[in-house]
Amino acid sequence: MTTAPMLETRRLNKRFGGVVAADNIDLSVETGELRCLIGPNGAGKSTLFAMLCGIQRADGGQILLAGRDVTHMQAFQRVRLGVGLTFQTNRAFHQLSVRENLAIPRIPHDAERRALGAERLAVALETFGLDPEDETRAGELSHNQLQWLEIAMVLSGYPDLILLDEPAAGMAGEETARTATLLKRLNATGLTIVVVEHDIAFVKEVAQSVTVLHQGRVFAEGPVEAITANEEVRKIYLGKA
Ligand SMILES: Nc1ncnc2c1ncn2[C@@H]1O[C@H](COP(=O)(O)OP(=O)(O)OP(=O)(O)O)[C@@H](O)[C@H]1O
Repeated sequence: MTTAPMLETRRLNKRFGGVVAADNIDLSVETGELRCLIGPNGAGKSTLFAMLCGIQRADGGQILLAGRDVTHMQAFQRVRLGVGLTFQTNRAFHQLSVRENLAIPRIPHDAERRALGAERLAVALETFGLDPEDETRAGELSHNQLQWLEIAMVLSGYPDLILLDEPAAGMAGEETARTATLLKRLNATGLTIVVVEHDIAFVKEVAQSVTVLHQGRVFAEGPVEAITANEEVRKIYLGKA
């Protein structure tokens, strides 16, 4: 028996007026993969991400999570099924403390799942130097710390899959490196990770496999080394294809 991919899209479509933002996108991410979605400006990354999260409705096609059709489910229903989401805007509740923000999600009944989730959260807190008992209000944190808190919050929901939108946006070198380290450490625990990313250096650092979007389509897909060496991919980044 073959296992269904952790995340799959089938002929996913989205239009905005005359613009085809997603053109029959077929995507398949296996359990335990760390996949980066890249592409030049306007390629359709944000649109695809928003459809995967359940924020944007697809015009056609399907989204499956571990074989289950979630196309018509809302974001919160997908979160309940084990998807951890981050958005470009920080979601931490600024009036609450770090400790209170991390205590929001529900704790799963399943002991094995709980233990693995707790381990992943501990790895994140350690990598980021966040204290789960910290009473500092989130609104007082620095940009980096707030972004890290948000990733920790996602993990505190015990997800099987996390979808991250530019997790290192606005970070300097050392913080970006820490974020990359975390993604690799989390992935080593078996967590499936899908990252939308602009920063090719970051992609080279973390990804195993990369999907390149261009004009709403899957333009290229494969191991990170092959994709970053691909002449056609380089051209679309330079606006020549
Ligand atoms: N709400 C919207 N209304 C109209 N057009 C939209 C909307 N959202 C996206 N588009 C268009 O759909 C296409 C894909 O946009 P999208 O933002 O998904 O690309 P992207 O790869 O995320 O780009 P960027 O890297 O610049 O964020 C673009 O042509 C964009 O102008």
